[in-house]
Amino acid sequence: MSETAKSPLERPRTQPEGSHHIDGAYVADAGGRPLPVIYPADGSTIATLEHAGPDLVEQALAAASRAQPAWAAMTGTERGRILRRAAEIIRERNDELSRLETMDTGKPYQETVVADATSGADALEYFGGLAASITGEHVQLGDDFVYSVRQPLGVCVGIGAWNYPMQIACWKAAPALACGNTMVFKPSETTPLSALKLAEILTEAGLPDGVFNVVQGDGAVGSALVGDPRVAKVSLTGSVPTGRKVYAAAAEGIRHVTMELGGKSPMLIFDDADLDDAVGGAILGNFYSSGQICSNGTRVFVQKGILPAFLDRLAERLGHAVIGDPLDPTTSFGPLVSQAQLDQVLGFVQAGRDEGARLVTGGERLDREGFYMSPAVFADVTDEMTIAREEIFGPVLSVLSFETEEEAIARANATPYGLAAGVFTRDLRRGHRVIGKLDAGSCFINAYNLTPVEAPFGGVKLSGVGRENSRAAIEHYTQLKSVYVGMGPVEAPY
Ligand SMILES: NC(=O)c1ccc[n+]([C@@H]2O[C@H](COP(=O)([O-])OP(=O)(O)OC[C@H]3O[C@@H](n4cnc5c(N)ncnc54)[C@H](O)[C@@H]3O)[C@@H](O)[C@H]2O)c1
Ligand SMILES: C[N+](C)(C)CCCC=O
Repeated sequence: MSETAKSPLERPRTQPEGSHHIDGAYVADAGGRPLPVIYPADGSTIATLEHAGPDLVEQALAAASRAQPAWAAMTGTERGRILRRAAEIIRERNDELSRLETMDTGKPYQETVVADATSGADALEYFGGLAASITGEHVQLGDDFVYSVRQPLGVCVGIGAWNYPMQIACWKAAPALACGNTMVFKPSETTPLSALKLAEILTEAGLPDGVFNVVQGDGAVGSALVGDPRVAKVSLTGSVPTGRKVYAAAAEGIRHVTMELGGKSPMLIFDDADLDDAVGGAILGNFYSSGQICSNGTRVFVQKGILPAFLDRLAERLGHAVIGDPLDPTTSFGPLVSQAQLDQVLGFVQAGRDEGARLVTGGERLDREGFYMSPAVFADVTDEMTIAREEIFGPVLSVLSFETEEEAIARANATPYGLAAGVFTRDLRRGHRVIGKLDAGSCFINAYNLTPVEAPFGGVKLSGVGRENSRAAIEHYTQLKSVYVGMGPVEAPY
């Protein structure tokens, strides 16, 4: 692994005009508990916001409730035009937004410039394009007929995780707004900055006040939003423990939910796989964003015949990772998001060692400021080890070996999670056969972690409920009203 030397990009302004964005404007909450924002590359405080108090939560929910009927009454074409304009503005400002995302998350600019704001823009463009064609259907029943109307749900709450703040905000806001809902979005308290930019940009694009609001704060603020009777739907991206709480709270009010939760996804590499493709997939599925990706294929099952070559090539290619200042465009591996996350991941590395896995490379705390560790690869991992069972959410790849297809499928499915799965093989018949038997929502054959807006994204089992992206998301932000129209006399028995 090498360190970078190039001078970093200019730092963007990180202190927002106000902590929250409600009814089309930045708002401060002078009495709110301070919420410092830390730059993971050096531990410095780059902004200080406040957690929303009850008055602010009320202000945001009232704004979203007030704005919803008029927003839903606009045509889909009108709503879509605003979302598409917002997508254009995001693309125009991608460089600045990417630098901000890098400072908020610590992810290398090399990644954020292609995968964060641009992915958000894709969602706004895609759902903006769909907005005009969200329709019900007509069924003729003799002279009578039934028609259905696809209606918005009302006020939606979006709650985000810290790894893809802008992407998560857009993946929730775009379909919700396209369908005529309004939203109160609460970003993760760890990475609160870019959702505010999204609100600012949507307002600039012509979004009516109150349609998209951002309030900051921790789980207590999220909980206040989820429990409010005005809320029709909650979409959470977060961990399974949080998902359990939010799902239960939403159930009190029989609210709609989308749950995008954690995973421990398998990647199956067969002897006949293209070695470099498989190694590339394992790198993308374990070390991109310093391993902090929900869908990562962290259990890498490698067939015995290719195992030695796979480990050698993986270690060799990891040696080319450029660890350094994430604002340096040549950096390809940045810090973890926080000291707490770093401590947690290093704890898993220790557990791997203690339980007898072989550390092939990495796994060390780096001697520099910021929350850095080297990407870790464990070999000789067995199914019962902690590192093979629990979501680590950091740069730790576990290699498990296997002999037969049946064995690999059974072991891959032996997990309560089911977010993603990948297969690497040159035999496409095997690729489809195996992927068909894996219990996962988002699957890949000879690729990994590619999640275009056109593809449904989401998990099965503990990894979640519902889907984001694609046409499927429309179903999760609308409800059907059916209307039976009688065209003849009404016949009653008495
Ligand atoms: N499936 C996906 O699409 C996806 C994407 C990204 C991250 N994730 C998952 O997210 C996790 C990492 O993110 P995290 O550490 O921010 O997760 P987290 O569960 O700690 O927090 C997620 C969000 O929930 C909020 N929250 C916490 N308690 C709450 C409560 N009681 N009521 C309402 N809101 C509450 C937090 O403030 C935060 O905004 C990982 O498990 C990862 O797999 C899933
Ligand atoms: C688009 N990615 C990189 C697969 C991220 C999806 C969201 C999960 O963390």
